[in-house]
Amino acid sequence: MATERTPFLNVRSEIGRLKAVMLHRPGRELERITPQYLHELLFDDIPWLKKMREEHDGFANALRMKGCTVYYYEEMLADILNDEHVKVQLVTEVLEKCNIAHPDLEGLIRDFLLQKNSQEIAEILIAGLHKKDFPDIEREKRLVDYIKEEYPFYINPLPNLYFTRDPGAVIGNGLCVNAMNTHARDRETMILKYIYDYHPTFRKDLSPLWYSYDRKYSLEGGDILVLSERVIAVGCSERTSARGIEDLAMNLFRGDEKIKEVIAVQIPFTRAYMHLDTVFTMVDYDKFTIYPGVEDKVRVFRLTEGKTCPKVTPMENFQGALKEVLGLPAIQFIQSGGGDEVTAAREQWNDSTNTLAIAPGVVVTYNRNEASNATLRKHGIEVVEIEGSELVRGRGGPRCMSMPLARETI
Ligand SMILES: NC(=[NH2+])NCCC[C@H](N)C(=O)O
Repeated sequence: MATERTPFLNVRSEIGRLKAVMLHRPGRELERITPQYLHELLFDDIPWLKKMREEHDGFANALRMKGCTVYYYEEMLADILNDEHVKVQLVTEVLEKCNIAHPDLEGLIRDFLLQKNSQEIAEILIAGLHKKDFPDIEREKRLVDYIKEEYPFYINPLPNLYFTRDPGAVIGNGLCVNAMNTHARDRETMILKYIYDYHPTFRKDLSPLWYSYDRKYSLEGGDILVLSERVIAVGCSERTSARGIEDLAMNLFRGDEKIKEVIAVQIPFTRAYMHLDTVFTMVDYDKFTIYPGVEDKVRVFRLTEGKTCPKVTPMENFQGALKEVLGLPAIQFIQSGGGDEVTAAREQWNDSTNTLAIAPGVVVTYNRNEASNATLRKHGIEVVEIEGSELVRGRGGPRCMSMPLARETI
């Protein structure tokens, strides 16, 4: 039987009909956030898991109704853990990064985990291992056993994993496994790299790796926008470093014959707009939605192939730059918030500009952002609304919650 030579991963735009996506259904990791660790875990509030899951299922169903296949991170992780070699290697690498103080404990936890089945291990690698969930196995007392340490976990939970956008990004037929800016999200990318390496769906043999999580310079998926088959935009932000953008650009220029330009978009470095997609997303061939408070603060640079590093050219303004790189006579910026400053700021905080395009001119958004949704519709965009009262507490919208694996080429 001949093996199929078509790569599964294929994203050549932001708006081509979405065929396959990776999501993570919120799990017990969300119930491990306490007020004390909110900041460190990149949350602003304590979410209610039951409701969050209902909302997330609503999101997944909305995508399925539009013909998109949904893959779940946790299921793919459990699949690869069925291989004994992968299981040992991944569990070992996770524990090495956990800084467990007692010298015998790392080995004991490793044995404890390896006895479990793949689903159970997958759950612990995502939800974390609370100290009280580990049996008190007889071991020699060391100083650390006498010291009362507050931190409650041996393996920290990954509450941000439902924002699957950030740890990885498919560009063309390849995958970027990102280098996260915060320690709280590191393991999300490590696991994604294992899924890429070992899950047959990813067809690693046909899909190059553009970036890897062990690189020094941070790069996060919320900053990466695939504008067309020849141009991508990357936000230079609180989370994504200038050097990360340059390194990615060089890898793309060398490895993908279609990508010719990377547009670096510098946005203000602040929590309210941690990634480019929190203030700006593409909704149609020539339409973008943007948070009005940010437009004049953006700076744009064009990166093209150079000998050892990309050639950098400053560009005049954001709209003009997009028009030029997309080769369009005009483009439209749809201002979120319906023209009112206060509403725009409130809705931006709740991810009004974080739309997920599922086809040209069709986007998924939270229903709570009424003014921004109405404005999109006024501009001819079809808006598919989902509930997001609990999902929004992690500071992300439909785009953040999805990692497109395959889109129809437009
Ligand atoms: N693509 C995005 N805008 N993702 C939002 C991620 C939110 C998450 N709490 C974080 O701070 O990392």
